[in-house]
Amino acid sequence: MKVLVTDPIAEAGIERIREQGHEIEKAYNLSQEELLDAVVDANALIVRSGTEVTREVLEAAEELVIVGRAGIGVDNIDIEAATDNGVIVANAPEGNVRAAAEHTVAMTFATARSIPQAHERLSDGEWAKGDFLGTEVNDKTLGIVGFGRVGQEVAKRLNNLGMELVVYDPYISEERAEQLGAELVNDLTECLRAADFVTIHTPLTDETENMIGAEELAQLEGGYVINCARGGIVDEEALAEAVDDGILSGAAVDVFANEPVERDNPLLWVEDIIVTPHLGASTEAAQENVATETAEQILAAFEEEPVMNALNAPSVDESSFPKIEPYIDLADTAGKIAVQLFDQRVEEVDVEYFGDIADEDVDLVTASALKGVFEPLEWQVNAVNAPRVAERRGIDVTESKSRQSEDFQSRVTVTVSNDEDSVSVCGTQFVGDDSRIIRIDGYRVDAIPHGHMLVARNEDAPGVIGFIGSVLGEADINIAGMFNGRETIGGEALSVYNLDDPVSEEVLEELNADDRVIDTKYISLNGR
Ligand SMILES: NC(=O)C1=CN([C@@H]2O[C@H](COP(=O)(O)OP(=O)(O)OC[C@H]3O[C@@H](n4cnc5c(N)ncnc54)[C@H](O)[C@@H]3O)[C@@H](O)[C@H]2O)C=CC1
Ligand SMILES: O=C(O)C(=O)COP(=O)(O)O
Repeated sequence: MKVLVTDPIAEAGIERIREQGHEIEKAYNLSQEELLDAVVDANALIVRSGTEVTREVLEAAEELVIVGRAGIGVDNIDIEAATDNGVIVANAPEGNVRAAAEHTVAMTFATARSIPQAHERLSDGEWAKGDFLGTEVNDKTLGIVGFGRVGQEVAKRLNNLGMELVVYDPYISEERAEQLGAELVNDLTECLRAADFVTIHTPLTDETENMIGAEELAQLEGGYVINCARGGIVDEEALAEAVDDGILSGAAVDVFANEPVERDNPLLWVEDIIVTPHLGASTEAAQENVATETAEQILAAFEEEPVMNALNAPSVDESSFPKIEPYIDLADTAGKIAVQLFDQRVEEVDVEYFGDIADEDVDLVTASALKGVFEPLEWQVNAVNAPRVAERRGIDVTESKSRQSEDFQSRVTVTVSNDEDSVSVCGTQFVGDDSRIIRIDGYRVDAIPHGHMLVARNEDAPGVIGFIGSVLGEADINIAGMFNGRETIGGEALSVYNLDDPVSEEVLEELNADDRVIDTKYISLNGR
């Protein structure tokens, strides 16, 4: 597999991928055109914040399985487009949290004590001791906007340094805030009014973009703003103006709406605003952590194992995975068989779980069943985009679970239907990776789902199976295995043949022409 790396990551991650035999191509600072060229044959793409992964890039990347973000923020990746194209997006949400929190603390002190400004004056030979009267953080109130991983780590650190904490985050519980000694408030204005320092730790989303403008900054009168989250959350012009006009005492900014930042960015030209070039995650430990975390996601995707930090694929927790793993492929196969037997317009897909598997998190299994149903119908479907393909095709998807499972420990049934008709295929897993189809509609069967199959509905009469066997034999199609199921003696029977070769239309016609044969369907499980 080829892994394209377009922003520098730690060698530890590169090595982890290489040692599994994959090829790494490093290509930094690419123009959009160069990136479009480079991704064409990439199976994975690793980025940090420096690469814009647009819809165009994702559409050009026909072999792409996963985009790994060696860090937290994914605002530079079009996740919608990735999902549409069946590409997993995974980040590394843990590895740089402490680095980002420490940088925030450093920036808080640096702005409160004007350290960069004092350094610059002294470097110029000026002993400007009298010009810098700083602010202590002790006994001041820190307003935290966004109380996720980084926000909470900042809270712990600055609380220990004597700050009171006020938090604004509409998506966290009061208990969580209380546990960390913070007061949760209901609106941003309340947070800004209460605070002496405000630090931002939300992602950049449609909701947070320009969330803090001139009006909001005015509520913080005399205070300081620290933004180590994302440029674009705080309006840059408004912040520069508020500090320049003395409405705020200072600001510390690590992230910018456009990076690398342009020389004319107003934040660079205000004395009391200090800036760093997006250094929050830039520590040795953090870079090693996120690079290896990302490498693990890439390798899991290549192995078709669950990608634990996937942002757009059904996730599975580590403890459930061994229990559902055999059913991922089985559901896919049952879906493929069902849709090929149905051979009509599908309006509904129902996935039912019986027995022990009903206790597990089965999102990935259901997505896999959908993949199976859609694979014979369209290109480029996988567990990432299968639910979306269903939505786009207007197909209702239902999932049901029951602890009862008759004779089997677990089984999964995939039913495809429309108003008039339906086909159900049920499978189970025996010990030792041995999957079987055990029911097709009402018929009990025992078929190994593999390669080429023929499913025939016929009269339960002497000689029919012999007839089918001889037609296949004449066409030089070898029968590897066969199972016959019937409802009542002399009624209708259903036989399933495992074949070594595909079955042509002519052979099906010859079989169907016999009065005793109700219907035959050739099923290929070899993909398109
Ligand atoms: N400067 C740097 O190098 C780094 C920057 N970051 C940035 O830090 C930010 C936070 O990262 P994490 O804490 O790991 O993310 P997280 O997902 O753990 O936390 C984000 C928090 O923001 C809250 N939130 C979302 N919308 C909100 C809104 N409208 N108002 C208030 N709160 C809102 C969420 O409920 C969540 O609690 C991200 O933007 C990330 O990209 C992260 C690492 C390094
Ligand atoms: O992890 C994040 O969200 C960061 O902002 C770090 O960005 P970077 O990997 O240094 O480009």
